[in-house]
Amino acid sequence: MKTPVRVAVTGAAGQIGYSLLFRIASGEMLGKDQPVILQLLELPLEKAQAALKGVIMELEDCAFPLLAGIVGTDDAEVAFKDADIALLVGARPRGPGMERKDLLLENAKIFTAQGAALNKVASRNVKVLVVGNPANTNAYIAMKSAPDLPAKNFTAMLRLDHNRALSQLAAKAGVAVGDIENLIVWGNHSPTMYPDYRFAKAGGASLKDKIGDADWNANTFIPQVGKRGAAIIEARGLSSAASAANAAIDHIRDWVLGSDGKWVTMGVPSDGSYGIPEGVMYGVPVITANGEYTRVEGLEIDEFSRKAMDKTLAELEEERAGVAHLLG
Ligand SMILES: NC(=O)C1=CN([C@@H]2O[C@H](COP(=O)(O)OP(=O)(O)OC[C@H]3O[C@@H](n4cnc5c(N)ncnc54)[C@H](O)[C@@H]3O)[C@@H](O)[C@H]2O)C=CC1
Ligand SMILES: O=C([O-])CC(=O)C(=O)O
Repeated sequence: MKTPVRVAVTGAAGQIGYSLLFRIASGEMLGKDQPVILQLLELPLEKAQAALKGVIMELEDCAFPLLAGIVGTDDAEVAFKDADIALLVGARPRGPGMERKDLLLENAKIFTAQGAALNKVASRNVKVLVVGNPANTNAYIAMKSAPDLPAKNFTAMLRLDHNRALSQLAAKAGVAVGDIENLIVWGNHSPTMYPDYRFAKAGGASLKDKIGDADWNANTFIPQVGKRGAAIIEARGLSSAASAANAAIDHIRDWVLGSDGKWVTMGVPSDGSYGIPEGVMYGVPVITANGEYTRVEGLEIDEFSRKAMDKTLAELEEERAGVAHLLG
């Protein structure tokens, strides 16, 4: 029997949490031979703690053989204690009359505190995935608030955007989604993101050559992927939950167990390549192996792509400037 892996999840009683925890406990994220201990954080509110209790009761009722323990708490330092993996899902949602800037500041407080708690008590190798919006900037704040942990351990979720783009591309090109390789989503998890299929292939054949439709790319594909989150809210009356949980599982599974040479998109602190200033939490193509991600380097950036990549960068820099006064 392997040693259990400690997986912390914040916002555990929320809708993504409800789609996520049962799959982690059944071995879909870390493997069918890997025991896990779930360390679940919720707000110190009666309603949130009661909901968390209910979720824990349901986890118990599944009798998952791989579930080696469950901790439910309202204290970040308890939830993150020795955590090997931290999924930061809980965030302040946008309320009536709240501007994007207010949302940013409310969340900055949460992610400053959670970054500091990770810094204090988590495993020194903790792999952090930020899902809660604005995901890239929240991840940046957590990273900056955890100076004793390696910056590369902090990532933001662009995988839902990557998966959305894969599906749209497969439908347009008439190929199987699982056959598509070398897709990228650059930048921020927001409508400014740039899904880039210039290098995408299926069965070795270029999808750009196959589709050959610059108008579809600029006016359908890119905006549809960028606005998919809003389209789901419009249709469901609630934001994406099962697909977001699925993407979180894909992100961590590939990071821990490897992507088998495939490109996947992760929001990671920039190393300065592709003209993205160092430290900016930006979606890039990576290949994962042995628990580490490696950027796909040396891709040609044409004029159209440069513009799209700079636009999403400008938004991230604006978000970063908006919270700079809160970070030391
Ligand atoms: N990066 C991405 O691709 C996606 C991100 N999201 C974001 O994920 C976040 C969660 O979404 P849902 O689960 O649908 O929301 P939800 O509102 O159903 O659940 C969030 C939970 O987090 C808890 N929470 C709030 N602040 C917390 C804190 N400081 N510590 C611990 N728990 C806290 C709340 O009590 C609530 O139970 C939202 O910010 C949403 O916008 C959603 C879809 C995709
Ligand atoms: O748009 C939202 O609020 C939820 C989200 O991030 C997505 O579905 O991509």
